[in-house]
Amino acid sequence: MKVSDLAVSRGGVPVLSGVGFHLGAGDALVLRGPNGSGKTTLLRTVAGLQPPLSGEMMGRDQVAYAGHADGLKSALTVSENLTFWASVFGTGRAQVAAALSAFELEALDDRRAGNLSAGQKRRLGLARLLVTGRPVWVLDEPTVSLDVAAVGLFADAVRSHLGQGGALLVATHVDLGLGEVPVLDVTAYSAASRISAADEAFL
Ligand SMILES: Nc1ncnc2c1ncn2[C@@H]1O[C@H](COP(=O)(O)OP(=O)(O)OP(=O)(O)O)[C@@H](O)[C@H]1O
Repeated sequence: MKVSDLAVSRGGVPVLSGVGFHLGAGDALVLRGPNGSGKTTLLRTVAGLQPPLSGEMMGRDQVAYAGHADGLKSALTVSENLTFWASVFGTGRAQVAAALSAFELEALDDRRAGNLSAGQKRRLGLARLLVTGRPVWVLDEPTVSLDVAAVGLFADAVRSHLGQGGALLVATHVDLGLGEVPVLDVTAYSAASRISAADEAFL
């Protein structure tokens, strides 16, 4: 995926401008920046969940997004959720089985998503990435609620994905053990007209 001169806004206010990056096969890029600096806004825009102010994005149809909202169907079981997404993305049973295995969800496959713990829900949300068949994973704080073992499962899934020619754009404060990963500090792209979080407090 290639992003050039992208400007993004939240609530009508420009947040970042001039953002550009290229993600090729096997590439990972970590977004950094303090709370409110625009990481979520950038990720949501790249994923097509909100329109950009301006700029170019090539390869957006290759993106699978996992954000804060888990997007699970709470009345469906773990397996049914994954099967549902497999049908949406045109993949099949093999991907569902691989997703259950990668996130150690087999023992929970008959449990309704609504009855999962926070960390289990997060594991299911991340397992969904595997059934999309999409190469570019765009992830917003994917390890929130995960215990150490589950962070390890996630890191393994990411390494495997990158090894198979996938790509990753991720906002995370956790070291995923991926070795040297390029970092994009979003504060370098703060839109000039943006009201700083500190100023907002006094409005
Ligand atoms: N629904 C909204 N309406 C208006 N402004 C918003 C809305 N959501 C977020 N913002 C503002 O947009 C700016 C960027 O927020 P964003 O969530 O992209 O930051 P972030 O870097 O992901 O932060 P965090 O690390 O806290 O998740 C912030 O100043 C935030 O207050």
